[in-house]
Amino acid sequence: MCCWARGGGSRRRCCRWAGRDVAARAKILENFCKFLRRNLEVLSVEGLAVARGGIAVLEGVTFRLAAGRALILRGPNGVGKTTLLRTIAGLQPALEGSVSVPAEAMAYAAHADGLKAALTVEENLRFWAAIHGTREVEQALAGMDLLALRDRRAANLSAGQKRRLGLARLLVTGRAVWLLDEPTVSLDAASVALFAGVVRGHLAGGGAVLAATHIDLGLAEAEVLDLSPFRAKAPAAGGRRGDFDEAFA
Ligand SMILES: Nc1ncnc2c1ncn2[C@@H]1O[C@H](COP(=O)(O)OP(=O)(O)OP(=O)(O)O)[C@@H](O)[C@H]1O
Repeated sequence: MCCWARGGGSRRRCCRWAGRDVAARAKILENFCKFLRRNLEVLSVEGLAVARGGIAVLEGVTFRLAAGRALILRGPNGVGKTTLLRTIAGLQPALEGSVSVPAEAMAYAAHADGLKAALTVEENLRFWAAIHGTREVEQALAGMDLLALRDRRAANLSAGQKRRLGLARLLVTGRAVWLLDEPTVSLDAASVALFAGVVRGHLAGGGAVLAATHIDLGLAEAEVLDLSPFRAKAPAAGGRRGDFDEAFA
């Protein structure tokens, strides 16, 4: 497979490739594509400083996220996890630094479920699918175990069911980079495991996930970034209450 890239062993490698059956070659190519996807950077955050309510909370935040990878943001209450996600999502301006991801590549699941109470479960998903120009509603219903609830109004769902619907929304966005703020709040153990499977499917498809959470998402393969070392040193000095501040709490 790499015969054009390597001089000495090229003939032997070509023979190995030629000697494989179609299924084995397909597997090699699949693994190679996975390798490429996993090393493709989808989100880059460089020297980011963020503020909330006019007060600087984090500074110098720098990380990269490749396709197929999940990164968990950790840190004590109030350290700035939500503020960082909001800034990356473009809901508020950064004090300094840069975020290199197009807005249309991101889907943000905030604390609020963002549901339309008067619409049914299925209508909620169809609404969002229409906004994003996708047709993945059945897959999203099945993915978050909502098929039996499809005709129930969102107002009449339990807290955990609402959260499952809020997370199913991610599946109809067709967007690659999921920004998740405490995604598994209100979920029981079975639903947490279900969501972990959904996330793994998204990663396997070349997506990426950035999640702030105190709860174990069941994603042992995820990397972790502790935000404590990035606390702003002079919190009172930075920032200014902006128009965006609480527009999308
Ligand atoms: N509406 C607001 N106005 C002013 N300050 C706020 C507002 N919301 C949050 N803050 C402050 O901003 C800082 C960062 O809050 P943020 O919600 O980003 O923290 P967090 O790490 O997500 O916390 P948690 O783990 O409790 O969810 C905190 O000190 C908080 O008190």
